[in-house]
Amino acid sequence: MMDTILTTTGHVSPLAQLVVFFYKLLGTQFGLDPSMVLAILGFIWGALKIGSQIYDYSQRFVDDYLINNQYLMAQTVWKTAWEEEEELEDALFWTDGGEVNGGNRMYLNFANQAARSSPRFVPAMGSTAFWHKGTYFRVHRKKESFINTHSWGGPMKDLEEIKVSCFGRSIDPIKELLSDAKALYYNDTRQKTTIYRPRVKEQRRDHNMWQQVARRPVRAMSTVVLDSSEKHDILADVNEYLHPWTPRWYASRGIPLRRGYLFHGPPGTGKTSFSFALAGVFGIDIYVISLQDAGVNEEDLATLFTKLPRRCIVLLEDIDTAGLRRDLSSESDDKTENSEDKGKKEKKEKKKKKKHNTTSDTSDSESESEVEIKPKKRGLRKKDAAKKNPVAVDGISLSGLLNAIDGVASHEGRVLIMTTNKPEALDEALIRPGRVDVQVRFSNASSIQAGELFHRMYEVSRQNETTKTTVVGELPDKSNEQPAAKHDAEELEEITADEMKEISEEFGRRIPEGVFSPAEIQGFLLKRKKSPRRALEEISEWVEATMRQKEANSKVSTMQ
Ligand SMILES: Nc1ncnc2c1ncn2[C@@H]1O[C@H](COP(=O)(O)OP(=O)(O)OP(=O)(O)O)[C@@H](O)[C@H]1O
Repeated sequence: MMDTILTTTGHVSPLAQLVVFFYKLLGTQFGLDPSMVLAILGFIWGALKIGSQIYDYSQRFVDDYLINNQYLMAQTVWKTAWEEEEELEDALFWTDGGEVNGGNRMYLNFANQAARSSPRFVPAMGSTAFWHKGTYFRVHRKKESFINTHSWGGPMKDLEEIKVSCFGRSIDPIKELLSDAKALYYNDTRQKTTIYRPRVKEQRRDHNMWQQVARRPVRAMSTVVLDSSEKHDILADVNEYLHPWTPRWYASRGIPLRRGYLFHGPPGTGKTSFSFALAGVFGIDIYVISLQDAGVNEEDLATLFTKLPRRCIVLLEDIDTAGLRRDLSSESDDKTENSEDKGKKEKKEKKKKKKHNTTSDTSDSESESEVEIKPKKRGLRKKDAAKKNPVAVDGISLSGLLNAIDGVASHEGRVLIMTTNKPEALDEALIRPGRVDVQVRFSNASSIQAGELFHRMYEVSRQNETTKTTVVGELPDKSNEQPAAKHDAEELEEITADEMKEISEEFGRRIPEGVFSPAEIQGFLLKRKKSPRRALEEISEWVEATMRQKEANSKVSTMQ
């Protein structure tokens, strides 16, 4: 039958003739059954196909289950001071700084710090897989960029998609995974305050107006020296405002849910520190805006306020230095303009109108001359205003700021804190109740507060030193320490808690009331941060020298 088919087709095509030739050759020359040969060839082809599939499958199995081939990106990260502390504590590198006279001082060297710190691994784009609590998960990360059709937020916007999948029909393992991830994240951030600032224009994408700039350990409220009843009043006020019942209370009375605070007082008295401590107490993040930031215009400011979370602190720093005033420059220009000037201006305008009429009779001369004059006028005013108030012209005007603060879109529920050194210079519209509900005055340190600052500076170190030596059977190894540092540590060890209290009070008594800011006192103490006795010995001389310097209005300190 096969022979018949081949002979018939062989007449039709030359290729078939060739097949017929080989077919006959196999039978006549080698004595093989050609059908058998074909069957064997077919079997080999099939076996090879199955073999390659088994190979592919086993390869995939080995890749997925036996070899860790997850795609990770390794980044050399610049760590914050606090992250670094944990990692580098045991791996510090010291140098003598090439000292000529062979001094025995050693100094830290961070030249290879980046190379020595371990890289941070993050999942790369694409697929990654991992086990969590006995379940195998696959994560697929995808990021796409689109052209932004909104007027704000930069030309492009990113959309990142993360797909999490696991075996089975229940979504419970995924829910559990997400809740575990959330818990882990919040555990990490619980003791930290996250600080945000406006993102630079070029990096703003989509709704991303704020950029996380730092995450610092919470500043304990006890570290801010302030009258304790005042401190508690503010805490109680903020607490009530942030309470979940408060929105209903405000809404039922038709009052917008906002609370504004004005912290005013001399530089270095704790306005910013207290704001951060507040954020720490309530576990909320802090959003800092400087009105002097050239990258933030009025429109941005309004948008920034709409992009705040439900509960947060907005810190508007040094509002006086932003030079915010009502835009009175144009009005006052007009008011102060004397009649002589007015006369000159009118004459000029008439001349211009005449000139214009001669060149174009058909045009509406009045309106055209207005068009011609007005921009010039604006230009002049802008120039004048810029001289008086450089920020208000190109930056943010008072009305712009007020709109942002109480615009409809401005997020309700935020705590607004404005700080200033010159409350008198502020426009009353900015600090009227409803915008500023509580004013807090921060002053230079009293004697008692100076004593508290001293105590806080040394007591923690003293306790640390004493604990080190009282650990049973463990003597602190100070062989690596600098001789000076060893001496300082010994001094702190020797002082008892009672003695520290006494020294602190004595220190306070030597500081005149309300003359020095806490920042100034802190500066003095920091230069003697391990030797409280020396600080006490030298304080009177420092007070005298610094007061002389203040009287002379000099910026150069004779004693630090
Ligand atoms: N009342 C205070 N209690 C404890 N530390 C303070 C106090 N005031 C200032 N300091 C210290 O002084 C430094 C400057 O303080 P801070 O920035 O809070 O002052 P400020 O009033 O906001 O100053 P400015 O008006 O210049 O912005 C900080 O390191 C802070 O620890």
